[in-house]
Amino acid sequence: MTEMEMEMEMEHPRLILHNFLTEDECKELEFIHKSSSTIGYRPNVFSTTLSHLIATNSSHLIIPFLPIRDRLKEKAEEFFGCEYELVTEFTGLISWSRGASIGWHSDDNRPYLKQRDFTAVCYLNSYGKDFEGGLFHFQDGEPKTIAPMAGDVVIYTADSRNTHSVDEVADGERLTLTLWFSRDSSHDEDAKLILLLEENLMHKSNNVPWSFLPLPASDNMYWFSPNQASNQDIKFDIRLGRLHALGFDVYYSQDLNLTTDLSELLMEPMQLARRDQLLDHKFVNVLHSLQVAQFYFWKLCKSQALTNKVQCGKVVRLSQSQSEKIAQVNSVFLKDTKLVETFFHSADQCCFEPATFSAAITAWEDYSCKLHKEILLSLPQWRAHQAIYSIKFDVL
Ligand SMILES: O=C(O)CCC(=O)C(=O)O
Ligand SMILES: [Fe+2]
Repeated sequence: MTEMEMEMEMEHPRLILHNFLTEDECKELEFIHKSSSTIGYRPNVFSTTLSHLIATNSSHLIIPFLPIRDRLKEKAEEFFGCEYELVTEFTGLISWSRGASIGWHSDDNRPYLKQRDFTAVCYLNSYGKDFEGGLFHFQDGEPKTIAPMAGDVVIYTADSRNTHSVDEVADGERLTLTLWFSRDSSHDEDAKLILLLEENLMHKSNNVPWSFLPLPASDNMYWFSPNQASNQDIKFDIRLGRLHALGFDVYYSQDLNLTTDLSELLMEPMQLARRDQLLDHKFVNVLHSLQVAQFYFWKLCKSQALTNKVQCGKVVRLSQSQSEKIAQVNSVFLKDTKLVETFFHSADQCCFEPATFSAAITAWEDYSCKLHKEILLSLPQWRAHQAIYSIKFDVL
């Protein structure tokens, strides 16, 4: 490195790593986001935080984040020559849909954000393939522009040496795993997460079956109002929106005319329908069906391996009155399906197969159960780490 390059690096301390995450890691985090995200903190942005996963009875979905978080923290400590261990202030999946952007800023630019020392942004999907627009720019120094590519990571100081912006997303959904690290141990997100985890996991007996079934958050966290919609009254539920993008409708067997508050429906058991067919499986709520549907398109839709092991999933033809009920639910929760499709692009749906889908229900249970055991086992380690950590810092 020339002296000049060294100086540049000091002025704008930043690190770009290509293929830091594997394709599998990116796809797993994408599955979690597309089945668990809520309305984000900025217009046309969706987010999945670790505390939200715990609050919706999906704490097991934290497991895939943990090794990645450790690897990123280690990279940041090493690159920036940190003398003491950093803490993670925030970990979350963030997606930007059409219309989302951010102007020049540094990530510590508010009095309540001063604890942020370093930022790590991992790109989970790719510019030009999964979305258009959304290029990242540094105001000064090199590189000037970064075109997000799945697996790449950019790590930089959160101060004004790394002022940056992101162009407006023109199409598709741009997905990142974003973390902030702090030198100040009082801002460790783990301390909060442990308390939440203990509340959610320890008060539940380990023997409770189905303890990984999702529990939806409040409706307003899923009720999306597109920023640039011509009609501001058009809102849609992102859970039904994402199911729609995968080719599914939602069917409730109860008499909808007797249900006064339709929003309560989304907490109720339901079934999925596809075109003129009703799938026989009963899900505990719409979030459960979304997790299974996303799991199917993540893992199984292209594999035939499991189909012979299970009974065929049953489907029946929708009756006239069942189709009408589906239309009624859509008119409340989706409204303008064309608008929904501009935010959530359709997945490759040509491979849908009812038998494989019913295998996905079992495979989803196995996956969730395995992660649930892992999160229970990991809790003592988290606690031990916190304990050592607080002693170390009290001594200093
Ligand atoms: O997603 C990115 O590339 C950066 C996002 C950003 O600047 C932020 O969240 O502060
Ligand atoms: Fe930023």
